[in-house]
Amino acid sequence: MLASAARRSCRRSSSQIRRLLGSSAPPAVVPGPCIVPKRGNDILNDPWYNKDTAFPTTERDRLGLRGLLPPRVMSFKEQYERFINSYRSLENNTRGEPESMVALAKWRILNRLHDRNETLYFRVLIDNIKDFAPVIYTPTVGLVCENYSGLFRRPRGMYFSANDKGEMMSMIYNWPAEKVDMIVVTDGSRILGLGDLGVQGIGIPIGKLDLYVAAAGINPQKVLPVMLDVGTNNKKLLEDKLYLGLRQPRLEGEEYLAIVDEFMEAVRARWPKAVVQFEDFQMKWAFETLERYRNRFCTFNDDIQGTAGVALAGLLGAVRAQGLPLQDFPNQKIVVVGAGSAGIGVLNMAKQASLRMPGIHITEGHNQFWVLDKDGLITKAREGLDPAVAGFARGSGPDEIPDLQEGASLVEVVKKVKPHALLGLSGVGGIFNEEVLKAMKESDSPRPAVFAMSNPTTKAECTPDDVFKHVGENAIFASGSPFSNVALGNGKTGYANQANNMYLFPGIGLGALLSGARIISDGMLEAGAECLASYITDDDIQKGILFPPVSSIRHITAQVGAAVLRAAVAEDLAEGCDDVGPKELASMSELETVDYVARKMWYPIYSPLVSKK
Ligand SMILES: NC(=O)c1ccc[n+]([C@@H]2O[C@H](COP(=O)([O-])OP(=O)(O)OC[C@H]3O[C@@H](n4cnc5c(N)ncnc54)[C@H](O)[C@@H]3O)[C@@H](O)[C@H]2O)c1
Ligand SMILES: O=C(O)C[C@H](O)C(=O)O
Ligand SMILES: [Mg+2]
Repeated sequence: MLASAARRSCRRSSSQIRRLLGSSAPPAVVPGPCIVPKRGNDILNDPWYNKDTAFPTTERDRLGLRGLLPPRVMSFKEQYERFINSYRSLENNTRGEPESMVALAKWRILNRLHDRNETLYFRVLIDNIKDFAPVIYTPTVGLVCENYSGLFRRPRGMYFSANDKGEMMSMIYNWPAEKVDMIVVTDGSRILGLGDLGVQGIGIPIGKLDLYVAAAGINPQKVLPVMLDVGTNNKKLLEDKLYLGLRQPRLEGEEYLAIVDEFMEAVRARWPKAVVQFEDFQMKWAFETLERYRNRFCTFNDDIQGTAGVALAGLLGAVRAQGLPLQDFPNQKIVVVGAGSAGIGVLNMAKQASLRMPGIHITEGHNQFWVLDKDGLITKAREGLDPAVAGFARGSGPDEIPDLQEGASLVEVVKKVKPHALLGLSGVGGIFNEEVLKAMKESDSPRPAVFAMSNPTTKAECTPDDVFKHVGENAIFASGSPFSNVALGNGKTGYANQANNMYLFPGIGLGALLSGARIISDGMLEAGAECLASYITDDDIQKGILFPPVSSIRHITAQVGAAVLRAAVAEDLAEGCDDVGPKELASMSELETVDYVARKMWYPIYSPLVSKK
């Protein structure tokens, strides 16, 4: 399936879906009424229902709002323009100020709107996703997490701490929404490449769920960001007077797992069909929890599984850019720097892709990868070799070509291997230095690929400017956090692709949710990755464009979601969602599935409010 079938399924319906999802044109539906279980000020203080000055006079009468707002009724369009104008003046007024100060000011203005009026917030987010994703997601979300305790004004999401042991089953009923579809949970132990940020890591689930709403059209009333606070080993935070989390070292072993188990059971008790995404757990717990829950809950680990699909899509794009058929993938030499949750996830999925490549027979022992961690090249001679990486460890000694010793440095590996692709998931900013990149110039590929996937921007292994300067104009570049394209002269552009799991996780979650799948299988994840890999046209690939623009994220998410849903149906895992059962899902054509997924997406429009009180 890897090659043409997925390509067909993802591109065929593009124009129809674009019509459905085009950001400027809201769907031509009249929103149904929304029953509000409150009145008066309680409505104005609830961002789910609040319309600020846009409440029409009839609603002001019905809901007890008369006199609580200035008399002028503004239209949604006027409110929208007012917000965008104030955002743009903030941009103008802060020109030349320190980057982090400006980034936080932008985050604050968006966050205030999020706290006040979700409909308007998500509409501006959807329409301006390219500009706003870097504010609510990487890189600014990293800065927000680092400063979270000081920035804290209002809570968002739920916090389950080690002190709540035995209480979670009842605590979960404190959440005000009747139904939750999508949960993103972290324990804050590996926030982007910034390490253990304890309770402050809650910013990550919040940012990921903002993307679930904007990209996958999950109703914001049905998302839940969760922090599992089991302590922190970050000394600086433990000593910080403002720190808002538990001031104790992280729980370990069975004590730790008991907390996660209890949380998962509490979720199952209240929302048995919710999808749970694990995010930014340190490696040992990322793998352990994935194995522990993946066959019992509808869950996935985004850093291991979402990232793998995005990296694979990029690597397959790099094969196409060389004018080669995908069947050449097993011959590509790939150096992976970072053997953590993300690196190992990528290695496993890329190896499976090689083994499944149609028309090619390779054996389990095939190894096209060179993997480095903080101690250099990983070989079979490594003491205490981690079983997760053992299958990718190189031999050492005369049989190994090229001859590279245990712990060999990155530059030595690149010089000797001359890889087609160099992939960074190390969390170490600037590690692809001038010497490494100049060595990449001697790559055996006519289009050497350099993926600096670590986040946030400060942790990127290199910049696109460095790559096009030192590797050459024929290089292909992708990074986890956004960079600007590079003007190469003569009107040519060096494309700075964003290889971030945001191109997959919203579609994985959405497809799993709408299929009503019991679990998220490898087949469902592969279908999503193949859909992404096949999305870009050959013309774009030749230019060095590997991923769609962020502005089309809702479009690509509908396609990925449909591919995931169809895989769930094919594997007999789908149990259906709401009033659409598994038989009906199975009867849908590819195009009908994409249409169905697109139509299920929530879109921010003010609904007429009717009071229940
Ligand atoms: N672009 C994306 O979509 C995406 C997705 C997931 C993770 N990431 C990023 O990838 C990075 C790693 O994430 P992770 O979950 O794998 O972390 P991790 O802590 O599990 O793994 C980090 C790995 O990097 C290795 N490393 C550290 N210093 C090194 C050095 N000097 N040279 C070579 N290797 C070194 C470590 O030994 C370890 O194997 C983070 O910055 C994260 O933000 C990006
Ligand atoms: O959060 C991101 O931007 C991507 C990824 O999940 C990461 O941990 O870096
Ligand atoms: Mg992550």
